[in-house]
Amino acid sequence: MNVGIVGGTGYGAIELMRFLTNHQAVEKMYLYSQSKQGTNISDVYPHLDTIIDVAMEELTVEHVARHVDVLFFATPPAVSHKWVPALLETEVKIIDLSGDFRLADPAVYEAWYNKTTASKAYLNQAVYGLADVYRDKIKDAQLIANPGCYPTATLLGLLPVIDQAFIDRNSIIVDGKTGVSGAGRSLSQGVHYAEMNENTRAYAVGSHKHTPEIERFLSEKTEKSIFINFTPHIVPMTRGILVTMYVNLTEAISEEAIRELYQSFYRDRAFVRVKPGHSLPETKQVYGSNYCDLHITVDERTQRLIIVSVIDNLVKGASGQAIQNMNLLYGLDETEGLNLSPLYP
Ligand SMILES: NC(=O)C1=CN([C@@H]2O[C@H](COP(=O)(O)OP(=O)(O)OC[C@H]3O[C@@H](n4cnc5c(N)ncnc54)[C@H](OP(=O)(O)O)[C@@H]3O)[C@@H](O)[C@H]2O)C=CC1
Ligand SMILES: CC(=O)N[C@@H](CCC(=O)OP(=O)(O)O)C(=O)O
Repeated sequence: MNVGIVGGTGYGAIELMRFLTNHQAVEKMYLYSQSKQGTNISDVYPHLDTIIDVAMEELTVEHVARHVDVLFFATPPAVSHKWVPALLETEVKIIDLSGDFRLADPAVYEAWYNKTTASKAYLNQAVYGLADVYRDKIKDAQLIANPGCYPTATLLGLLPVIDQAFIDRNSIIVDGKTGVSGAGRSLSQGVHYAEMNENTRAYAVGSHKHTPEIERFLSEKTEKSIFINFTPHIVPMTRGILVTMYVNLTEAISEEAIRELYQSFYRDRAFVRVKPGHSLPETKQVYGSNYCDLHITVDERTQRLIIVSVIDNLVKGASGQAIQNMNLLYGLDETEGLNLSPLYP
C-alpha cells in the first residue's frame, strides 16, 4: 500500500516514517509539507540520510486520491478538519493524529481547544482509535481519530475498572507527566532548554484539552457522566508519559482480584503489559516502543486503587498507535512494523 503523511517535518511525522520504513505492506511513502516543499526529508533530518529519500510536496486532494491508500495527518489542531470532508469523498483512509475528530460535539472542541473543528456529522463518522480497546470498530472505519497521548495512557489504565461496582466513579484523579517532545518541534519559551532543564511544572490545571476526551470514553463505557480531575506536568526528559490514577474503592477487594481483571481485559493484546505487583513501570521501560505498561496497587489503608500507566508519547501516544490502527484497517497483524523492543538504557 502507499501511505501519505501530512505535516512532514514534525515529530509525529518522522516517528511514523521510522516505523513505516520497516513495514512489510508499505510500498511507497509520500510526504506533504507546508513549509518545506521540494526539500528532501533527509535534508531536514540528517539522521534519515540513506534511509529515506523522499522530497516533500504540496498537499492536494487530487494528489492524495491518485497516489495514496492511507493518509496520516500529523498536523496541529484545527488543520485536518479542513481537508477531511473532501478526502472522505475519495477512497482514501484517514488517520488523524490531532484532536480534531476525537470529541463528539464541535462546541466542546471549541471550548477546550479555543479553535473550531468539523461539524457534528463529520465528527460522528470518526472512529476513536484506541487500538487495544476498540479494534472491532476500527477495522471498518474510513476516518480514525487517533487518541491523544495522555488519554491513551489514562484510558488504558481506567477502562478495565470504570464500570465495576467496587469503584467510586466520582472520585477519579489523574496525575500526568510528560516529556518535552509532547509539545512538538516548534519552539516556545516554556520548552526552551534554560526554562525546562532541572525544572518541572504543572500546566493547564483544570483546563487541559485532553480532559473532555478522557471523560467522553469513560462516560460512554458506563453510560453515566463522569468528570475527572486531570493535572498534567512537564518534566525534563525527551520522551515518555507516566500517568498515576487514584480511584476510591467502595468495597474491600484484593489487589490480586483487580490485577486478574486487568489481565483478562488485555489477555490477547500484544502491546499492553499488566505488570506484577513488584514491578512498577518506568518510562524508560517503554522508550521508543508501542507498549503501554500498567501497574495496580490497592492501598488498603486509604481504600484507594492506584494505577500507574506508562507509554512513549510519540509511539503509543501518537505514531505507533496510528500504525497499529492502519494494521487493523487492513486486516494485517496489528504488530506489523511495530515489533521493536524498547530502547534501553
Ligand atoms: N508530540 C506528541 O507527543 C503528540 C502529538 N500529537 C498530535 O499530533 C499532531 C502532530 O504533533 P507533532 O508532530 O508533535 O507536532 P510538530 O509541531 O512537531 O509538527 C507538526 C507539523 O505540522 C505542520 N504544520 C504546522 N502548522 C501547520 C498549519 N497551520 N497547517 C498545516 N500544517 C502545519 C508542520 O509541518 P510542515 O511544515 O512540514 O507541513 C509541523 O512540523 C498534533 O496535533 C499533536 O497534538 C498527538 C499525540 C502525541
Ligand atoms: C508538553 C505538551 O505540551 N504536551 C502536549 C501534548 C498533547 C498533544 O500533543 O495532544 P493533542 O494530540 O491532543 O493535540 C499538551 O499537553 O498539549
